[in-house]
Amino acid sequence: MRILVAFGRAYPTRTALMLISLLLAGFAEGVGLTTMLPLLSVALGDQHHSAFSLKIIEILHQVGLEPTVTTMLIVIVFGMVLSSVLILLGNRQVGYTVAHVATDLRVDLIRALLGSRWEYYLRQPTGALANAVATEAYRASTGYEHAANMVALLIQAMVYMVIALFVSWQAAILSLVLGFFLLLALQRMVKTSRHAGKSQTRLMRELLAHLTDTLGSVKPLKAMAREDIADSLLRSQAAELNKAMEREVMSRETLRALQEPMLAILAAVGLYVGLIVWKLPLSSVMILIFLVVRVLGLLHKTVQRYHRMAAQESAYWALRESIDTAVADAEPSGGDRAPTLQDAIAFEGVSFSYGSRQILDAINLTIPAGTFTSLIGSSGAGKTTILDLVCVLLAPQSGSILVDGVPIEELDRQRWRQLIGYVPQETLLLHDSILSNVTLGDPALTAMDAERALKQAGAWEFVERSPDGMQMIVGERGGKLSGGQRQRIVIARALAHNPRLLILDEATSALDPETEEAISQTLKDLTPEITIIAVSHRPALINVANQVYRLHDGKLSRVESVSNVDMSSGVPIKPDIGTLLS
Ligand SMILES: Nc1ncnc2c1ncn2[C@@H]1O[C@H](COP(=O)(O)OP(=O)(O)OP(=O)(O)O)[C@@H](O)[C@H]1O
Repeated sequence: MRILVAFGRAYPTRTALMLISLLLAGFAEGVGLTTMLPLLSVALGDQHHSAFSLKIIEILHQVGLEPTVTTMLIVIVFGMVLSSVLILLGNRQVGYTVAHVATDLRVDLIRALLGSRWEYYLRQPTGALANAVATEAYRASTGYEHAANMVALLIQAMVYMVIALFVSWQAAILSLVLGFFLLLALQRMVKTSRHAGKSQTRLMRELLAHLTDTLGSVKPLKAMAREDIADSLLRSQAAELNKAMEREVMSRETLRALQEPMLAILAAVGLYVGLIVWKLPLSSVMILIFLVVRVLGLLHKTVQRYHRMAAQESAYWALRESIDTAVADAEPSGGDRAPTLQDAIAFEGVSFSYGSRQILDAINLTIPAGTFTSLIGSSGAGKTTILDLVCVLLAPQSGSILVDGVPIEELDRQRWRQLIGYVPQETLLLHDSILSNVTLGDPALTAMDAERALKQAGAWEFVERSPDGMQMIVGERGGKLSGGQRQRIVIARALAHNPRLLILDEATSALDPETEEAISQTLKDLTPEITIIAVSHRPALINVANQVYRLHDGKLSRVESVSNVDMSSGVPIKPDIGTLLS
């Protein structure tokens, strides 16, 4: 029930509309052919009119119509059409609300994640997020639908109970007592479903997180014939999930199967007690049984909805928790100063640690605007960390980073990042065209921008050779392209929006020396219009640099001459060459 309260608070109007629609549809469903056909008896001259028939005759007289067979048939057809329209409108309202709620949950989660701190985001398994967006949002919204249906059915049951009270107080009391025992007896099944639902939510997250990781590294797995390990793990997770689903299906179907026999037994017992024990006339007993069966039927449906809500509800709470924790770990809002990059980016005594592990120890670094700066250092030294600090993805524990003399945290963060073109170590392409991979769907970027960027990145030659040109689909993760081609497309992506600062993190590692040299030169030619910071172990990007810095043991030092430096570690081969300036 908490789920309905939560949604009711978030969507008061929609929830009220949904409940009204469900009630209207529920009562319209009650107006079946069996309810309408007795009207025909009016036309056929039956003298024993029910109150309902008399009302209809009165209305017909008021509008100047005689209750003939034709008129009554028209009334019956009209009544049926009206009830169908009400059911359609009611169900449409429910469907729209459920779809709307699922979409809102998805958007909320995506927004919360994209707005969270970088370190928080890194801790989230991608598969679990994909699962949350795809299945949990859907399950949560159907949980809401079941909860609303449950309330609507309960209201209907109560309305029939009140009618029963007026027609026969014995029927009302009997319904109440039997209904209470019915709910008590079925409580156990609801518990099973709730547990099974919770297990499903957890297992589905684990399975999808694992599946995403496996699919992301299928090539090495296949190449090393290790896919069977991944396969058996996935199969055992899928089998566990299956068991949880079976448990839920079993209790759901048992509940459904119980309905008819249970109502039949009640009718039989009612008939026996009414006719034999109480010796009531058959007509009174029939009314009594009709009301009791109707109320209990509705109560049973209420339990069925409750049961299904219990199975789905856990998805909502899991999703809510993901959204709330991401919101709690939101990126602190930046300042409001307009960013420029005309002078320099300066690190002044910057220290940074991941937990207790110090990566940068009071480093000083000046990157003059319009220059090409290379960072070298052994693997794990902290080069990417420096780039992340420039992008304000991380914040230093001490020291300051200034952009044109302004502390970086005082800059309007979005606008600062819009000035950056970033090429990460991993070249992840979308399963889409080259054009979309370069523009990332940004409507402000044209095919001309993409072409210019592809030329700057040295990618135009192979794009032009392809029969589909920029419309060529690159395959899953760019699988139809070579590693070097993928890298050039990612460089083009970083250049498409004309950044003021280009950040390259091992951006040319997959290129052959000749292509790398050519691209390094083209990139160098982009200065002084743009500022470039490149992390690299490769000679080409270092040779074109105006300044080279080496990171070692958390300290940063300037390398005066790079000719005798071991490029992989940044360590000078001869101590006298490559004088290090701090
Ligand atoms: N999110 C993180 N949480 C904890 N430790 C991290 C995190 N990211 C990186 N590290 C650690 O910080 C150190 C510096 O990482 P960084 O990625 O900056 O190194 P790098 O010099 O760029 O290495 P490489 O050349 O191999 O890419 C590494 O030892 C790494 O294990």
